[in-house]
Amino acid sequence: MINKLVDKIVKTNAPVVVGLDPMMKYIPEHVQKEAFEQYGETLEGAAEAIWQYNKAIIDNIYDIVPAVKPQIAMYEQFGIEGLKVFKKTVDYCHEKDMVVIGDVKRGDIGSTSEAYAVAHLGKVKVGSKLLTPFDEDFATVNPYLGSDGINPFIKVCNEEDKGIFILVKTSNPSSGEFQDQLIDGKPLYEHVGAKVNEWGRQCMGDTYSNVGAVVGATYPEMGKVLRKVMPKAYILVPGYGAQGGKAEDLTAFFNPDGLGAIVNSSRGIIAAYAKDEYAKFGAKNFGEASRQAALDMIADINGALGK
Ligand SMILES: O=c1ccn([C@@H]2O[C@H](COP(=O)(O)O)[C@@H](O)[C@H]2O)c(=O)[nH]1
Repeated sequence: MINKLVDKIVKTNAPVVVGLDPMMKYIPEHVQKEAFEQYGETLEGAAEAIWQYNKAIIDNIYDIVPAVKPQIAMYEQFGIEGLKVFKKTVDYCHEKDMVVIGDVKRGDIGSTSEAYAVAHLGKVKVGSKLLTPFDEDFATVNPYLGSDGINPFIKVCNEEDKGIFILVKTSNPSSGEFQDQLIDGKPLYEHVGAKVNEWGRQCMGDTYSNVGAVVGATYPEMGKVLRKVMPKAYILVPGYGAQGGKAEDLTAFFNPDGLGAIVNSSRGIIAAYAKDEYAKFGAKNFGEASRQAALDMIADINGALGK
């Protein structure tokens, strides 16, 4: 799957992923009103509002952006109805030929990780049949449980040509509480980076590995070190925009081939219509505002990369 992701990034000239994190407060009033008229102020109503919101954004970006990253927590909070929309969103993005990175941050003891890997990337056996549950192309994985938690994902990635992004250095302010702790003179995130490099060898695509890493845009110096520690890992870089990450800080996340990283923005794109910069679109045209914000982000990052 990393081959498809790289191919799409090259074709669109956009090392960018749009995060589909549909918080209710960002869903325009008119979308919520229509959904509530149909289903009432219910979990079904919320799910319908999320679906209409996502669909309009996807319709406006699918031709300029290679990938989306739905954040499962934003769907899960609405229970089963939310998860149904998560799945509907994954399927719709596939119809539009987009790569889907499920931001699910799973990982557990081996047997449980196996079930998570099957749920998000694989096929589940039901009687004599093999059925496809959520069907993302990549999933984010938490490495805290070590190889037991990662190996089942690698197995499914190899069977199904899928991929994972392992949390190495996260973008949040307190990520250093554990991740920066020194062990044998090196921060924990460097040890995890070295393991990503090792795990990645078992799951190679043509140039890059199907085992990638998550490194926050908010820690560019660490990104520079980690780029060298895991040369074959694609780096998923959250933290651009709403969390303060800037394009000029991101160049060190890329390899000399101009590839190797894909930068995420969620709120900055999907809630663009609410920003002064894009106010001219108005809430009714929130999808068009998202498209413009995505185009601006692509230009910003390519500008910093000198492309
Ligand atoms: O280190 C990490 C890992 C994941 N995330 C996720 O990315 C998006 C960021 O949203 P923005 O609105 O662009 O800030 C969100 O889904 C996070 O859960 C992260 O931010 N940092």
